[in-house]
Amino acid sequence: MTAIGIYGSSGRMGRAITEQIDAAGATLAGGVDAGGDPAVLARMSDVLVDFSTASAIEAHLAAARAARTPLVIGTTGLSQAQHAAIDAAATEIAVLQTGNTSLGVTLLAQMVREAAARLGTDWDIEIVESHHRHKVDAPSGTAILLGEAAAAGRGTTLSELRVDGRAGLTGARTEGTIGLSSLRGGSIIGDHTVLFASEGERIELSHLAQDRSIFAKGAVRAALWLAGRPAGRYRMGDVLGL
Ligand SMILES: NC(=O)C1=CN([C@@H]2O[C@H](COP(=O)(O)OP(=O)(O)OC[C@H]3O[C@@H](n4cnc5c(N)ncnc54)[C@H](OP(=O)(O)O)[C@@H]3O)[C@@H](O)[C@H]2O)C=CC1
Ligand SMILES: O=C(O)C1=N[C@H](C(=O)O)C[C@H](O)C1
Repeated sequence: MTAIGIYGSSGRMGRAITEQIDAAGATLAGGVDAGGDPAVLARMSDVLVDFSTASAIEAHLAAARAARTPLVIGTTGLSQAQHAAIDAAATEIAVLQTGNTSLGVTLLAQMVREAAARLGTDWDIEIVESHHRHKVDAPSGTAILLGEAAAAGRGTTLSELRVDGRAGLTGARTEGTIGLSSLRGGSIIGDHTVLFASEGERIELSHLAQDRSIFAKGAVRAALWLAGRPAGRYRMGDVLGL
């Protein structure tokens, strides 16, 4: 049986993942939280999942690399430097990083890419995400993932088109940009809408998470898929064949 280790094991996602491990036919190697030893866990695990905090990513990558243990990263709020560290680690171990492990969002990203490719730049793209009051990063990893899918559909990158929030005298909207807006409140698990708006009509593609188990099931599925894979950087679409 595949032994899965969890970085961030006592958090909301860590607990949800622990609940899914038996049903998936895997075992729990162990878990660590702030102050724990990531290196020991990496040596005890066949594969690791990280749902902790962005500031811990470098330490978790180093531990996984030293133990040569594949790593699924679900933690969001990652900087460009942290993405570069993931790329570097992926030359030695298998790493799957995604802002959302659910089947629904992975499929939605494909649909967004297709829609953005087919609709001209006179169709404005705006992404709105809502999350619970405890979330510490914005915009969400999923909103960024969906923005990247939309930008890819238009043959470019999100960094070229991205507009984060709006306030004050912003001027009229610049054609072709992709707006990202965030709401925070209560216990919302995670809602995302990608709005395509043109003169006289609009399309809204939405995903509403009703239970954290959708992310947890996807994370365990990704971990079982990643265990034993060769070094490289993988996406959730690779796991689901999308
Ligand atoms: N990709 C996806 O599908 C999803 C991603 N996420 C992301 O997962 C992350 C965690 O979310 P959530 O579970 O809600 O957050 P929580 O705050 O509930 O849990 C975070 C956990 O990480 C632990 N932690 C903090 N620092 C470290 C460290 N240095 N090493 C190891 N563990 C540490 C915390 O421990 P302590 O309490 O001791 O500080 C806590 O147990 C977020 O970035 C979130 O956006 C969430 C849902 C789905
Ligand atoms: O912090 C959360 O809760 C979630 N984070 C992920 C994100 O940033 O997109 C995924 C999901 O929406 C829940």
